[in-house]
Amino acid sequence: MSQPCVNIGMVGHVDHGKTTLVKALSGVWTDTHSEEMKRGISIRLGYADTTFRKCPECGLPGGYTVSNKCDQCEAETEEVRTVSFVDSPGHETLMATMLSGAAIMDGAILVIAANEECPQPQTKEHLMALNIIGKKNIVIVQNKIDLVSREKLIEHYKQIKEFVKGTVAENAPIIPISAQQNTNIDALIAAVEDIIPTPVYKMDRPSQMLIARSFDINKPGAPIDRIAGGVVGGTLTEGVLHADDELEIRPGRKVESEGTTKWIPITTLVTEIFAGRHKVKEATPGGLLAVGTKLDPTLTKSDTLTGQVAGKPGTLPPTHHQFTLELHLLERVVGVIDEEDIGVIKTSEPLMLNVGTATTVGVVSSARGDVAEVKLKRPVCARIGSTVAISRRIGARWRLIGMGVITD
Ligand SMILES: Nc1nc2c(ncn2[C@@H]2O[C@H](COP(=O)(O)OP(=O)(O)OP(=O)(O)O)[C@@H](O)[C@H]2O)c(=O)[nH]1
Repeated sequence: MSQPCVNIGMVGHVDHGKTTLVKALSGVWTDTHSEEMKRGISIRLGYADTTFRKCPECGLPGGYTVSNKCDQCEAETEEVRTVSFVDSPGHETLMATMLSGAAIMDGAILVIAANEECPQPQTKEHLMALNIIGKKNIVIVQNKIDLVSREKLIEHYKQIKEFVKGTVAENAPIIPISAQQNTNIDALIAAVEDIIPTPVYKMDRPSQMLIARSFDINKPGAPIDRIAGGVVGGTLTEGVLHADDELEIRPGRKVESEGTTKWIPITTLVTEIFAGRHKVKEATPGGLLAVGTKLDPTLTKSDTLTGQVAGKPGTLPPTHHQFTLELHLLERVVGVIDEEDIGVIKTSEPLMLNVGTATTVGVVSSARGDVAEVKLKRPVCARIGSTVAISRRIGARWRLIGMGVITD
């Protein structure tokens, strides 16, 4: 398997079949944590890689597959490209996790179950999240077609068309599939090849990686099991990372001393890099990496470093303890039955903010029209001009209410 070159998100309402579809495409069942297995839902982000292949003999889309032999004529297939999947949880309480995953998606497959009315609340909320953070390359799948009649399927297709009108997915292809029965997976791969290209990366810049997971060693769910120090997992957004590079991680480590809290950047050495299930000497952007470091594993265990940024020392974006946001709010709350008006952001209001893979809570210190200043409970490392997804606490849940751009 080559190094993955693109991250494809699986998004959509709970139980609509995202993890089953990742399994159909990659052979990997990403729900491996005991709590996920017990409850039957995804809780964390899941990752899996696969290589899309094509039959040199058969016409498209029939020629696309993930196996070495063509499903139709049994000819040897040729490699097209290796991709990484980022499997989001669909449960309404896990939007922060979905948003953190969305930051590293180059495009997404919106999974909609054909045996339920469309849209379901998180079908809407996940599409809105992609809309807000500017992810435009979307393929829609109408899953579980084995459970509905042809007439119902056509009716459901019309519901999807109506729902996506005016959104970023208005012209997205809609592919009917059964992830469980492996039906029409070739047509889905053809659509992904058409709609989600490999991005053009800036390889000549210093390396920069968004951390989406971190582990100590040999834990269930870790993508690898042979690395000696702490492991960070995520995606390189630019530059090239080498197996013996120095690495800086920001904001870094929280240190309390004499009643004050400081965040100190961490520096370490890269010891090993795994990409596409292989150990590699250097990694380029796109796809998901697991990076072994010389860090004490207690610093990386249980996703402690998720949301931080790693890269060449001295080149990372600034750490913000507060920032000014130019606001772009939605009109109404999505993802709930009663879609109340959002109105304005008020001083002293707490907000959940997703910046890259980081999730933090901030309190609004001043708000005037389309501008808000926010003090963060936990700092974030981000460039001026970065996009921030903004959620407000409504009832017991954080609900997406819009986006902001960091201006200061
Ligand atoms: N009949 C049928 N069942 C399916 C299909 N795809 C998924 N399922 C079933 O739907 C249920 C939920 O599937 P998952 O893949 O866990 O759904 P999910 O969207 O990943 O769920 P969350 O990650 O928790 O949001 C499981 O029982 C699957 O076996 C399909 O194409 N046909």
